[in-house]
Amino acid sequence: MRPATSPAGSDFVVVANRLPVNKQVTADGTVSWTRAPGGLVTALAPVFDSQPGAWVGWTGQPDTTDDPHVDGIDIHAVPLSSAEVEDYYEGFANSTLWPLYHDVLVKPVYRADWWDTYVTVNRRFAEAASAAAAEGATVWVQDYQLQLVPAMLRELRPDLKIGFFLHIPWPPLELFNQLPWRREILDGLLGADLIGFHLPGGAQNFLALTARLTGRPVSSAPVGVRTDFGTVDVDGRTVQVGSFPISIDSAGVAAQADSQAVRERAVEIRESLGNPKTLLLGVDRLDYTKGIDVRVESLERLFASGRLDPADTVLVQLASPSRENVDSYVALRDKVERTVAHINGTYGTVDAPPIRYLLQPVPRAELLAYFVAADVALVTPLRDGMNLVTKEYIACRSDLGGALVLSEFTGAAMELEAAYLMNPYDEAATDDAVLAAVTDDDAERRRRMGILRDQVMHNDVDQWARSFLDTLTGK
Ligand SMILES: O=P(O)(O)OC[C@H]1O[C@H](O[C@H]2O[C@H](CO)[C@@H](O)[C@H](O)[C@H]2O)[C@H](O)[C@@H](O)[C@@H]1O
Ligand SMILES: Cc1cn([C@@H]2O[C@H](COP(=O)(O)OP(=O)(O)O)[C@@H](O)[C@H]2O)c(=O)[nH]c1=O
Repeated sequence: MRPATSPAGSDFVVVANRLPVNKQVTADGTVSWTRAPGGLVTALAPVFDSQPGAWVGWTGQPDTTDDPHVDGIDIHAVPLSSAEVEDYYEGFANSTLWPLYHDVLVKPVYRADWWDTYVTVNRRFAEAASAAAAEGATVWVQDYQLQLVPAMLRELRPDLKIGFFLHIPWPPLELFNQLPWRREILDGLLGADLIGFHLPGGAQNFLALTARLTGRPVSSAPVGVRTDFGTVDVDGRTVQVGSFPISIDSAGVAAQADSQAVRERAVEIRESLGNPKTLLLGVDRLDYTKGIDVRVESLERLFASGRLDPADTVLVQLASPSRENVDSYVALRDKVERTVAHINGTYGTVDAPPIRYLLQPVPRAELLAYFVAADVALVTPLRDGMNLVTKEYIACRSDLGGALVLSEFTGAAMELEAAYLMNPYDEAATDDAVLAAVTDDDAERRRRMGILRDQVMHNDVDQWARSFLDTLTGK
């Protein structure tokens, strides 16, 4: 039933844990809001430009009743208390689901009180989405924080077209089965008309699990990329299941990277680092899935064995603080910082440490300058749904300079086979891949970057959003 307070509503509604807004407060206390330039907003900008659109999400601040307004998007803030942030976001989302879906890299914590809050918060998001949506609207629910929303929303509003996209890996049966609320999660997702994953493997895992745990009729043919969708029959309703690898605003990133300001800043960055022969770069949220430890430990082995010279090699590791109240993130920070200090202490000099480590979010333009400056990007996750940093690095290299070391355990590796692919669990193979990326001749590095660039420039985020929404709406 539609809530009595519902306005006419929007024809297109995005539901995500976070709102795409930044808050600014001036010295006199005046508050203003701007659109945050994240990947999803960029992807959906054309959709929002062509029809009224709403976005349902949390401001990122607990215990506020902030009501943000930005141009072009009807913002619906979902308030969360500090206790809910602890149990729903830091607890069930990031201490249960995140590690479970990322190969149990740390032990997931299963707590019934966290689950109860996850249910409560998902219901609040579903009610807010229901209130925001016009009759027959298309609603697109995002990610693992909101897996119960599709079924809750269908119950409230059977008139809606509901899509769900998972941005992180979908786990194999053996791992998903650990979850005490596995059946509830599947039933929540099956409220959608279309469930999207980055990779065909994720979609297929989901179909196999659904058949096994729900006994519902499920298609058996292989799922393709943006084609050959799987199906689940849910009491006569067909749920489609597909693979839609996300990407970036490739042309926009490339144009910004080619600007004079970014090029000049890239030169400045290299100069400020003493113009090293080789500049290696890592850019990540400080997350145990990202394999920051994998790359710094590899560097240490390469220095120790003399295969790389610390006197003419610099690694810049830009690490954005993330989920800082979650124990496993505190432990990772400790580990990374000890290793960096050890390597700098052992292989550096007082004025030239080989690793420059920054624990701060870096603004976009500055990030692109680092991408332009770097000889090699090290993307070494133990597990990652896609990894957009990879695609941004490639889009920035219109000069066909640079080289990409890429973990096979990222979603991006499926599309970017011309990278220096490596298994982050194999120390020798990791070291060899890093060394090859540094020492291969220019012709080989350019050949690889040319192939990578073709892929990224031809498969952008607009294609991702369009293909998902066209499939959902049957266009
Ligand atoms: O909101 P946070 O807790 O600060 O975390 C940031 C986002 O991290 C995750 O990103 C994933 O989505 C990317 C785009 O599809 C993908 O490239 C990457 O591999 C994933 O890790 C998370 O899924 C988002 O919900 C978070 O907002
Ligand atoms: C460290 C850092 C990153 N960014 C931007 O954030 C995203 C990260 O996306 P990705 O898919 O690689 O991984 P997660 O979603 O974090 O799991 C990418 O667009 C980066 O450019 C940033 O703007 N500033 C930073 O400091």
